[in-house]
Amino acid sequence: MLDNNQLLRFTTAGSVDDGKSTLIGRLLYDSKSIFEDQLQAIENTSKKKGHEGVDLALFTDGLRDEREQGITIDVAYRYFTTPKRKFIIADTPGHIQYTRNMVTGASTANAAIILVDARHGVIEQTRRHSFIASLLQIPHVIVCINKMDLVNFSEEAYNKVIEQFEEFSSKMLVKDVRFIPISALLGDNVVNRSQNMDWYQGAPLLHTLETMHISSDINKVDARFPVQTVLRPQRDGFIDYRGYAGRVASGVFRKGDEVTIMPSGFNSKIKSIDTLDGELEEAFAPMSVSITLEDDIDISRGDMIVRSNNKPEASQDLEVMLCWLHNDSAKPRAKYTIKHTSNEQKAMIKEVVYKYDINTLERNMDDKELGMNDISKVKIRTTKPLMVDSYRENRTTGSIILVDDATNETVAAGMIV
Ligand SMILES: Nc1nc2c(ncn2[C@@H]2O[C@H](COP(=O)(O)OP(=O)(O)OP(=O)(O)O)[C@@H](O)[C@H]2O)c(=O)[nH]1
Repeated sequence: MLDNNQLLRFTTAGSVDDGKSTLIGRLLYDSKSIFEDQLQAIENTSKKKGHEGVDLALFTDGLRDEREQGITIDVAYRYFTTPKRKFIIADTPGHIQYTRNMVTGASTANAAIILVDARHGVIEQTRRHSFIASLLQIPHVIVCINKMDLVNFSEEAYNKVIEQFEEFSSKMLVKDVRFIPISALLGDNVVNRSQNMDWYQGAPLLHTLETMHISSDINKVDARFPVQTVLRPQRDGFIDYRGYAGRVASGVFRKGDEVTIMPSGFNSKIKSIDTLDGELEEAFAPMSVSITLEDDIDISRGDMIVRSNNKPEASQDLEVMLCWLHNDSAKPRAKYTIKHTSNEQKAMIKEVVYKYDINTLERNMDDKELGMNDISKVKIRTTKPLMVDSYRENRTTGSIILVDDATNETVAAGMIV
């Protein structure tokens, strides 16, 4: 069965002028995923600006305005639906804070679209974005070779980009890479099959997104339930109800399952799984539920309910692939708040093991500074144990962020090795 109806999150990456806005506009326009009145407004503005047809970049301009005024959101999300699937696009601006934006926008993405200008081929930004996509273990990468109209729709130009891409991507960990030759401006192979590239046998972009299998990307094995809130009898108006509310991070929980509470290590059984709409027999990621247990155990926010026969590691020493996201560099041995699922502790960066040179993908063992956009392997020590999995096994319980206590700003995001 195709998992068509599932929500697919994807992010777009590319350097400035590769055509990201045009591509998103084309996707929304040709798939008719835009309301009549919005479309009318865009057509009117396009005409006023002297555009022949519609100015596709206007589809993302609303998002950009918001960004320029606020600066608070670095990543804008856009929703659209086709008869086959729902989509969320994390629109990450291509310039300056590329790493930061991509990490923020892509950490929950099922797929990344990496745009390459057919005239220029693979450039530094392509390598950067692909490397970040591989670090974030985005399961599917679609390389869209854009502006094919400017290279006479040449198959040779397309093959050359694939060759360049494969040359460096062989060093990375991306499971599923596909290539699509497109013209975002003219619409070739975006929603509709190109009439100009008979030599391309694959599907257009939208069809590829609509039919991509994503259910196997979810971790269904390791049952993890970080407790967000403890619902107490009396206080919250629940008579005789003591439940633990939160969101299933991964795996499946069933009524009667033997569970362990971490870090305390107490064992119990699931008495019920409740939602506002009633009781459930089972819950899986990313459902928000409240769980009750057969025993009365002292549990607080930040604890984790897991299946007893499959526990995460409780650790105070973490090895983390860290993306630095802030203008201020890391201060040596400075203390930060580490946020991991619903848990928060104090933490210190003990050691910078190495820093990546993103251009060559080589490890620099001597440069220990952590500045904006740097990606480094670090050792972190926390004041109390966190219940962690490796990011490779679990994108939720395997990721952390660091927050500066003084400013309350996020300074880094990391993947547990
Ligand atoms: N000929 C041609 N031009 C294109 C194509 N796609 C985009 N362009 C043009 O390339 C320029 C840059 O496109 P944008 O969509 O603004 O590119 P971008 O810089 O990636 O977008 P943002 O950074 O997201 O604003 C515009 O003038 C587009 O009209 C294409 O397939 N063919």
